[in-house]
Amino acid sequence: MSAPLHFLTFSRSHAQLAEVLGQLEDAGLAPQALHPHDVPTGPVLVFFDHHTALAEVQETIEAYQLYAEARIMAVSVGLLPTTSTWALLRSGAAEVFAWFGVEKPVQIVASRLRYWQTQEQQVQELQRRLVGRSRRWLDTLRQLTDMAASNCQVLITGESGTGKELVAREVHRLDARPHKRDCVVVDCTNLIPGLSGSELFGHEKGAFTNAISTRDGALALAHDGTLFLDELGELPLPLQAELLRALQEGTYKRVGSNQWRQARFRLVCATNRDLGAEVKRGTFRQDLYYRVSGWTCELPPLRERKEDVVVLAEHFFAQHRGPRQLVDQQVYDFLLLRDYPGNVRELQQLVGRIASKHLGEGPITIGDIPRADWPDFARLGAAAPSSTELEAGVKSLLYQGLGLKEIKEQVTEVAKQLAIRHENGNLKLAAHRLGCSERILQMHTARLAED
Ligand SMILES: Nc1ncnc2c1ncn2[C@@H]1O[C@H](COP(=O)(O)OP(=O)(O)OP(=O)(O)O)[C@@H](O)[C@H]1O
Repeated sequence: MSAPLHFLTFSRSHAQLAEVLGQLEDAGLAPQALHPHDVPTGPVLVFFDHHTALAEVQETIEAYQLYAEARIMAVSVGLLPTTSTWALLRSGAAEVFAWFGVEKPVQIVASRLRYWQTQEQQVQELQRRLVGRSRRWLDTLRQLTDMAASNCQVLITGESGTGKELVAREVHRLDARPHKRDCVVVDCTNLIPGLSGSELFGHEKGAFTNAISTRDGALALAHDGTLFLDELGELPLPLQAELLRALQEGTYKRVGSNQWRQARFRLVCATNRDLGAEVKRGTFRQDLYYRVSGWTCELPPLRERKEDVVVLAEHFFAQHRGPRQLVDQQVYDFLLLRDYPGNVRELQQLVGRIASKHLGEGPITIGDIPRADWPDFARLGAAAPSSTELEAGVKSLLYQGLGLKEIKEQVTEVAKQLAIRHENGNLKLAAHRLGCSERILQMHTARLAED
């Protein structure tokens, strides 16, 4: 079942708005009203007109970006200057148009909704292997489905351990080419320049000392399939030139052969290097860079999608110990508070170490965390406020004549603010950290906004 369509309006042009809602209703798409502090759970039409303060609309759209399921269409029921369109797209709107400035606006909405529905089904299926529910991750998976459906060459970038190889394999899996063949993976760090590209292009018998028989290279194996070049930044310069030729002309020669062969494959590349900077330094060919980066997809580091730490950890615990294994909340709290410079791979390895230390029955507890992975208590202790600092703060509240109830309220408010700030405004994570409901923090932020 798809999420219901909602709308929120900033427009006071009541007659136009009624007309728009009437047209949507006639098409069977009657949206339900969303109130400013409601949590968006699916597609939302945000109506505005040329009298609306654009900043207000932008603020709301930006706030909706915290919710993974929210998909926004910003619709003007008046004029729509191009600058406003850009501003709203930058805030995170997926579609921006003027209702009375386009032909068949209802069709625009209907086709977007249909597309999003199909895409969400694909994304849900992808999440079984590419685990994560955060907004950043869902946006990445949505982009992945779009990339896979296009004919573009794809360049996947991101820090080590963010899932580039997994994503590359899914691009191939979702690729709808009829009769597509295999996905062939080449790790460019293993390519030896001295072998003049035999790994990529193949070779004839006797082409070099160890060439005891004729062999196909990766391009031949990937014919009518996908060639995945991992760590593309490591591709030696001479091979960059040969690869470019094969991509431009669609032909290549085996090492030691004069015969041109056809190269027909989809190219997907991954790198954790900044290829733009490599081009400037002269270590990567600019023409090849343009050729391979038809569609660039940047995978977020784990620190920018901390909400996914728990679901990822659950997934890895289940992989190690089966889906029935119980895990103590304190273990997840420990995993959440830690940093992961090695991203998902580091979390996966840590979970593996904890899971394999757990013996026998019962839930996995913090007692199963290997000593080498324990937090640095000395450092944490130094950062914590001393009891005298805390005492001084409470003393000043007492001198102001506040009683226990007010002091508790003040400290609670400070704790909420600090937790929200610490989690970069993510209320879900802040609520988890404080052990309270997200609703409580929503009320807190709404109250602050009103003050
Ligand atoms: N979203 C995810 N869900 C489940 N497993 C994941 C996810 N992301 C990464 N992994 C796992 O983390 C490990 C590292 O992923 P992967 O090899 O795809 O990363 P990478 O970005 O290609 O790393 P590198 O740049 O070091 O080659 C793999 O074991 C992979 O299965």
